[in-house]
Amino acid sequence: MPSTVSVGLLCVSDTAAAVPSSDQSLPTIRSVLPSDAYTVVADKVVADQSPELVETVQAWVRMGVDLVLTSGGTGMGSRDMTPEAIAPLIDRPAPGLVIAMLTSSLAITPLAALSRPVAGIVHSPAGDGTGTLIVTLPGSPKAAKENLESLLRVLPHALELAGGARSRSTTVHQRIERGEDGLEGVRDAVQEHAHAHHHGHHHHHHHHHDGAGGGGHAAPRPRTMLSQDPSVAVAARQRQSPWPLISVRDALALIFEHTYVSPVQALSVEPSLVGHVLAEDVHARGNLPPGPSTNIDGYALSAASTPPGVYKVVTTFPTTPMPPGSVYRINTGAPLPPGTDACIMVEDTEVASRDAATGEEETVRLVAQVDGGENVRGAGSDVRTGDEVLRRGDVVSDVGGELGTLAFVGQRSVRAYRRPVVAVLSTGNELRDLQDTRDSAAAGGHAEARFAGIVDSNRPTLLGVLQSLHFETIDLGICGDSMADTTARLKKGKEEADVVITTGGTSMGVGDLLKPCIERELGGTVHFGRVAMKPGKPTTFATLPAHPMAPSREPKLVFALPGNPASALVTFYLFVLPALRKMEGRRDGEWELPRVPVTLTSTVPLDARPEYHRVFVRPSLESGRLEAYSTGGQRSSRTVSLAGANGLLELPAASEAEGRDKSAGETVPCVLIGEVGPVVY
Ligand SMILES: Nc1nc2c(c(=O)[nH]1)N[C@H]1C(S)=C(S)[C@@H](COP(=O)(O)OP(=O)(O)OC[C@H]3O[C@@H](n4cnc5c(N)ncnc54)[C@H](O)[C@@H]3O)O[C@H]1N2
Ligand code: MOO
Ligand SMILES: [Mg+2]
Repeated sequence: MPSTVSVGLLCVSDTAAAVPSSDQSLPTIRSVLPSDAYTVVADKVVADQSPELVETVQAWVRMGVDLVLTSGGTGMGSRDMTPEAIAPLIDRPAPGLVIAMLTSSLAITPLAALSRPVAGIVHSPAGDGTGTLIVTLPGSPKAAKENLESLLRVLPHALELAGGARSRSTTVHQRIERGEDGLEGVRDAVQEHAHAHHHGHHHHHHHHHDGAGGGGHAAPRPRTMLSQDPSVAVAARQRQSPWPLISVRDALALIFEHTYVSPVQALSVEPSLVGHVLAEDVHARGNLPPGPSTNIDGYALSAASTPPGVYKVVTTFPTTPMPPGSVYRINTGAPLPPGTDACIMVEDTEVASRDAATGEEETVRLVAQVDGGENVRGAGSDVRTGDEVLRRGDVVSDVGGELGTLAFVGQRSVRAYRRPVVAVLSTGNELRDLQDTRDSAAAGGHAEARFAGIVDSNRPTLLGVLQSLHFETIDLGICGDSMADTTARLKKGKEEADVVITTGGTSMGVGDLLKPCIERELGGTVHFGRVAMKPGKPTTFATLPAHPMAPSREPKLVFALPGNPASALVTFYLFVLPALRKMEGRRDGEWELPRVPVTLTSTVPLDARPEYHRVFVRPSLESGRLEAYSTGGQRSSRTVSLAGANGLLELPAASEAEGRDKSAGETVPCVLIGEVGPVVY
């Protein structure tokens, strides 16, 4: 079969979306495309400004369609937004094609000047160097035909140079020819894809809210560009980040929107249950104690018929009511024998006579009167049948009370949320594993040979914190600033973990590859790429679509944290841990770490960005408050600013209203990241 160009046709029109048979533009375009050279493999009608527009184009790009032609939505009407939707997807604009179309149309009508077409190449997310050419045609069948005819003279060359036509059209066509994925199949795949990505796949292009402000609604401002294509020369790269700076609140709202709760499973009640969150309420299945029992060591008796005096001691548990004149020797926790209703403590008795043979007590003298019910735990007095002892959403804590309670009520297994698995990757050519540096140091030699590079502190730090929080971890190691290596490690993380944390490579540097890797190589969706905070500005949150064959269709979460060690750990506590706490089944409202008011013991400066200032917090009995002690210099590279820290002051940005600093004695909110320190008297 001769290789032809695979084409996706997308009609953008409110009218055609309502009444598909009314569309004349797609049939016209089909009739203009020479069928020996072009094969339409997918077509679709969407409404103006529908999120499906971008989703469909992206799905076709991913499938390897060579040419996407849209019709409609390019005029100056208020609903005409096709160029705005398509332009951000384009990696390499082709203004020449736009000029060619406009020039030919202008020769026919001056009204062509009101059309606003865009054209260009979108790189394949597969990163194989191929691309899809996209051209937006006008909606009028006549104008679309004229434009397309003028394009057809140069399209074959354009497609060849785009690098996609030959290699990729064969794969699409081969699939069709082999009957594995005929035309219908392609359409279904596209629809399914568009559906699966309804949440979030660049739908931020369609939101035109302001990202600032603190409300619960997460609506980042639209991006103006895609993340940097790292194959482009440094000198030609974007010099401004395309990512809107969003607030910490908006960032958290986006994280929670895309974080799902782990599945529930039955787990046996044993020490390894610690850390799990219960997925069911737990009720006592019987009375505890089941019958009356005592909470002392001494003698069980019938209070009314046992005044002070001498009594025979019974030591084997009687199955029938005890004869008058006798008491039963009993120990703490044991059930009362029939016919008894109280217990006397051993301290209130004396030995009266001993057995001649054994020397053991035969009779005892009671020196006090006990009341009925004294020293008795009534049946069900600890818990009654049906009492709720634990609730869904309770954590089986490492304090101990919950595991103990489960065992106490005899619950051998319980339904709990699966704990998320977290993978950690460090990125950067300069990084060395701490343990590897020893050998080179021992080898001696001049300073450079001994050790060149930065010790990777982020990975051991994060793995240690995660393990202390009972998460299963996967160590993805250190990878250099190479797209292939970064992609391979992230793929491994995606396969083996629920959440992948990377550090480094999130900002504007030559080797900062994380955002383009996620978007362009892994087909992921970056939900935000910058946050207005210090440290942590380039913090990035993304989701990777689940593999179609994966047992769970939930996307995997990626937190690409900044490389600076203080930034990485602070953003872990502010963003990653709340997501993990949602996943692990905690209740809404308990996802973020607690914020408490603390009193400053020294004046702290305010930054241009809202800042998370590391402090040590301890309670003062004298003032009755929590006092905060700064850990000193707060530069993001200064890892020791976190040594000993158990809190993050949440400081506002410096402004006329807030001033330039917060003074000693002022009270500010503080996120507690560790145990509160010892009390000061
Ligand atoms: N032109 C601009 N430059 C920078 C900006 C900016 O907005 N425009 N943002 C700065 C901010 S804020 C931060 S934070 C950092 C974020 O950097 P990256 O996430 O790209 O991280 P790297 O460049 O890879 O590394 C930064 C720094 O951290 C060290 N590092 C990295 N990983 C580790 C590790 N695992 N253990 C210890 N130290 C690590 C690395 O060696 C660098 O020194 O960007 C600013 N730049
Ligand atoms: O925001 Mo960066 O994290 O200041 O160092
Ligand atoms: Mg960097």
